[in-house]
Amino acid sequence: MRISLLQTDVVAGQPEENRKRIGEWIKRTVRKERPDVVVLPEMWNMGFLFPRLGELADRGELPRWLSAVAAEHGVYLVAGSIAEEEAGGFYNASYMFAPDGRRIGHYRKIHLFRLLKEEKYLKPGGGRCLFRIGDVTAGTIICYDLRFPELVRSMVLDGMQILFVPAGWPRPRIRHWRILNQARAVENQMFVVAVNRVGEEEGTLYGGHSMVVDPWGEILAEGDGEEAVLTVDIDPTAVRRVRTTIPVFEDRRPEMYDRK
Ligand SMILES: O=C(O)CCC(=O)C(=O)O
Repeated sequence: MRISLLQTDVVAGQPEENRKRIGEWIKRTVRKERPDVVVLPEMWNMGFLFPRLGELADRGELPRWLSAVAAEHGVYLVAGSIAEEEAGGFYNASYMFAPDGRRIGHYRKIHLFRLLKEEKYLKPGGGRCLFRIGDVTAGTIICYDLRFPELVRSMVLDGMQILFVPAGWPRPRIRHWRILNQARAVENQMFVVAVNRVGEEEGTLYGGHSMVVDPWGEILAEGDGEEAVLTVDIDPTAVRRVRTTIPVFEDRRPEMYDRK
């Protein structure tokens, strides 16, 4: 499975401009790299200008456009996240599409990031998101969700073999980002495909270092702090091999530590 990660900047407050840019990035990437899956970063339609959500959030147009883009290029699209409005509420939301344009997933960020005051402007999502890429089970979380191993473990227990993590993770905490992506991959013996934006917005620098980590914890590719496309071929059967070598999932003793 060939995956391309689009580590892009975002033009704050310019949804039309971002849509044009992302459309071009996808077209160029598909032509050059021939990926099966294309992955985008967090809140790529408007950045983090939460006070302007009423004016800038999407109202159903972008999922239609993304579906058409997936179908036009014949790729799976893990479309990072966008700000969307529904019934007067705003969400940090991710969409997944199959190569025929079918919507195969929709996720709204569960853990809102208080350091950015997300909880003042957004509503949290009410469910997890697992979807299929061919015969592989994948799942998506968004950015800060990465700090919650319980969420990821519960998805793995439901079959997840590849975790996608679109993010807008600031540069000062990029050490956490690198550690957490590797930890989630090693402890769950699965692939982590993590795409972080770059650039500066309102004085915050976003750190890039998008990465693909395999089930043994090897970093198969890693970006730096600049815009870039990372393309990686992964072999999903590695999940089974690693789980046979160290049978963590057979050795779990949830009765000793599971709690509400
Ligand atoms: O957890 C972090 O340090 C970064 C999280 C974040 O920036 C976000 O969820 O938007």
